[in-house]
Amino acid sequence: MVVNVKTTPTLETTRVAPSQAAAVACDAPSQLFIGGQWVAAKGGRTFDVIDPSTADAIATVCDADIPDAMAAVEAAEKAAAAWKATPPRRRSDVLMKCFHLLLEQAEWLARLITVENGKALADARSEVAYAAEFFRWYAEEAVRSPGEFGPAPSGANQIIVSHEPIGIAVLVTPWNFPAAMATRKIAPALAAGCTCILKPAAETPLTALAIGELMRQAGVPAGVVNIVTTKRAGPVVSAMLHDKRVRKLSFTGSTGVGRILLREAADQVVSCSMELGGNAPFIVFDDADLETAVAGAMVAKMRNGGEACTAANRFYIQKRILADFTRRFAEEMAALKVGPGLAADKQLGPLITEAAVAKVDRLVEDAVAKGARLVTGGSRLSGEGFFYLPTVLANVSADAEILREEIFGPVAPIIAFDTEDEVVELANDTEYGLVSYVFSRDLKRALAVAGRLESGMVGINRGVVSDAAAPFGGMKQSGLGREGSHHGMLEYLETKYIAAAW
Ligand SMILES: NC(=O)C1=CN([C@@H]2O[C@H](COP(=O)(O)OP(=O)(O)OC[C@H]3O[C@@H](n4cnc5c(N)ncnc54)[C@H](OP(=O)(O)O)[C@@H]3O)[C@@H](O)[C@H]2O)C=CC1
Ligand SMILES: O=C(O)CCCC(=O)O
Repeated sequence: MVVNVKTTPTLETTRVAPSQAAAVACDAPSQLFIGGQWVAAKGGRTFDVIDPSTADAIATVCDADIPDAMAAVEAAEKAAAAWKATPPRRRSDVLMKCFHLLLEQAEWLARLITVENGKALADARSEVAYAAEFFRWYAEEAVRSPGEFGPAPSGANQIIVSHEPIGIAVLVTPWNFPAAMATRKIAPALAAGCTCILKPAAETPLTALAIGELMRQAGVPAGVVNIVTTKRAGPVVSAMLHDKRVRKLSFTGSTGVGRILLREAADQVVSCSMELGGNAPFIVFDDADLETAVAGAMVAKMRNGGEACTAANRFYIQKRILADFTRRFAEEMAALKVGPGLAADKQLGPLITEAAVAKVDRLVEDAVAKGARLVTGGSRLSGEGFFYLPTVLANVSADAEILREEIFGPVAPIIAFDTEDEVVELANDTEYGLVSYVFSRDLKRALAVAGRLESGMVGINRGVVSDAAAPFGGMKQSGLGREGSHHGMLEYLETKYIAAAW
């Protein structure tokens, strides 16, 4: 039933010159950004940034410890009153300037993302456009803080509801979208009138620092945005969350670390927004347009090389179209050009680390050991860098770990199904609930299924849902709160109710 597509590793040994990656990286700042100044870590320590396509060190950045984090909180506190009092229109203008500056520097930023994250340049360019969009959206949102006014039912008073900035926000971001995850948090925080401290992932600090510099050039006042790079995420973030001046945590990353941070935040009852892991089902009914479904599958799986919490993790295909879908999808996967992200013709770069490759490999081996059939791919590439071949697995058995764990790599497990009830039950059988994808020409059915899926987002006949104008977030253990759209700004606002009589 399933057609085997011959797999030939497509990595060409021509690596991008190491000096080329280092040259891109050396234009980025490398110090901590605190109180509007670039400063060294108080302890004088630094750490290396690695190019995942070669495993070479391409830059060195400052390694902050708790005293540096406290200095950042101090700077955010000093700037807080003035930023809160800054008219929304002015805040909006500054954010719009950030949008334009990001776009002016788009090509350099994209290359910087590629050299420290590894993703193909086309993915990096899309990320920069996506990242910039958060500045534009929240520049427009900054001037639309909502309020309410009306009589209490008793007639004794008026009910006035307004919003005010929640306070200093600590923003912890992952390496997979080093620009977009930073701007998706910084932009609404600033639009709401909050000051913040960004703690980017240790794998990808350069992009965050570069965005800090662009924000400085755009006129963001000193202390409104602070950036602390560190190899000691645990103690550094914990110290900030135990400082009474910090009132907000926004985190994107694994569910495991999310749980730790929820516990840390509990001590000072810090408000938490959590964007955690996913295990997205990708459902194709047999009335779907096959071309649309395969194109959707390529995007849902391979956007960002599969390193996205939104990545399709389980492909449920209705039996009548199983063979066709698998063949066409596997052919497209096998045709992807794998290699260093900076190389112009490459569509799939390396994974982020050796550990990530080992995890993907373990999941594939476990699935095959439990009876899955390798349709294409199924191995890492020998040689330098953290490359894994685009992989399709058919007949994946229900007990395979790959159906339970977030893959975070270019691997697509396929499972057949018969009925709508069966596939809804399978799709919901996970502790995650971030996003689901449904393909069918019958919109009534697709909407009904979307309503039954336990996920915060559903793509219908579409393999990507991410949009600065839409509320991004999950149900169950995929997270708390929403980012993007006007919902995202509410995460940085306190609601104040005044009972007023006169
Ligand atoms: N939902 C999502 O978007 C993401 C999900 N993941 C999932 O997580 C897996 C592992 O990736 P990984 O990079 O380890 O993700 P993590 O959740 O460990 O990292 C995300 C961020 O949290 C920071 N962090 C890690 N531990 C702590 C801590 N104890 N206290 C405070 N901050 C902390 C990291 O800093 P540092 O880099 O210094 O460790 C990074 O800035 C992936 O394979 C994927 O499945 C990963 C990234 C994003
Ligand atoms: O994968 C993630 O870390 C979340 C961001 C993905 C997106 O916004 O599309």
